[in-house]
Amino acid sequence: MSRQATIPVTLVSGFLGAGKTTLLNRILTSDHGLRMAVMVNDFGAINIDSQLIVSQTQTTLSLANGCICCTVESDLIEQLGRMLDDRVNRPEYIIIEASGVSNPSKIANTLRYPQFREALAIDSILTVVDAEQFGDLQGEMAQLAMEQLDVADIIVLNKTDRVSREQLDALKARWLYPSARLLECAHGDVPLELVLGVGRHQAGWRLRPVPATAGKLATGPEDHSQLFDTWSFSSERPLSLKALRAALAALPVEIYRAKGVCQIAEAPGKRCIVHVVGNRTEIKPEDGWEGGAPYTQLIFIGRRGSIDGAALQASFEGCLV
Ligand SMILES: Nc1nc2c(ncn2[C@@H]2O[C@H](COP(=O)(O)OP(=O)(O)OP(=O)(O)O)[C@@H](O)[C@H]2O)c(=O)[nH]1
Repeated sequence: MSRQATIPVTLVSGFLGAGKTTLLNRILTSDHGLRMAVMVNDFGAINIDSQLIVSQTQTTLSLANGCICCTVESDLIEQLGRMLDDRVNRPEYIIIEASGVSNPSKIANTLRYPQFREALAIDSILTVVDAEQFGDLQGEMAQLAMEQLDVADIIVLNKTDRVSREQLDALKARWLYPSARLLECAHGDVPLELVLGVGRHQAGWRLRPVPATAGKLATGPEDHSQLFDTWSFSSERPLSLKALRAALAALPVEIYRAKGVCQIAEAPGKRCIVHVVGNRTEIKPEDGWEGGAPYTQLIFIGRRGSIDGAALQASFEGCLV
């Protein structure tokens, strides 16, 4: 039997809301010419990311309800195994989008398990950074974001449209990653040839000197659900836009990320995409429900202990019309 080609894997990492799905969508809708498979990981119980992937030409697999590097690692192993055994649709390239709370080095370790060693090769660990919000992260959030940066082969410094040149330079001056390729962009707009099939991964990254700012970060929690809580809201009734905006604006600051799909009374027939990242909120109407019934599904991710489910339920139920 002929030996199957090794499949390159790009691991896309980056803190909550940095712009991973935006970058992934850009890659998937570009002219890459590859039979691509993507795996998206949602920390919350609902598969939101797979609903936010715009291109449907590739195989999209969703790993929800846990962090890909800890609680759903077994699902990752199972799905990869199945993908590799598929003689007909075996992908030529795999992109794994980790959840915003995942540690990419743990996923890289999984990809090095004996059953994958011949079949998969990490092309690069690509870490997306939110140029506007990265500097505001505190405590364990900052630690996790730095862990994701420490192991990057490529750093995509995203949302440059939201900061000045001086702010960008000040942010970069805090990092010491001479071997990582740094790409600056807005809306994930990076040249494809600089991020796919680049063979940037350095298996010896652990030997790199760890930056001084990351000195205390070596031992993270074993399971990221120790750091974060999630909560979700679903309804088949429409929401008032004004009330939704007010409810999102009133979220506790420790709820760092919210995202989802909403049915909004003022935008009948539109599927509205909602993003909250830190103090930024975006509600974007998109075309239609493709014949399906409209719905609302929102997930919220916050620091452990910051989510009062009953209060949020009352707040979002109060938005229903
Ligand atoms: N202004 C601006 N907004 C951006 C840019 N990139 C992404 N966004 C917005 O940032 C929000 C989060 O983007 P996503 O791509 O969903 O981020 P993510 O990293 O996949 O989020 P999680 O998977 O939840 O961690 C969305 O509202 C995007 O439209 C950018 O370069 N500039």
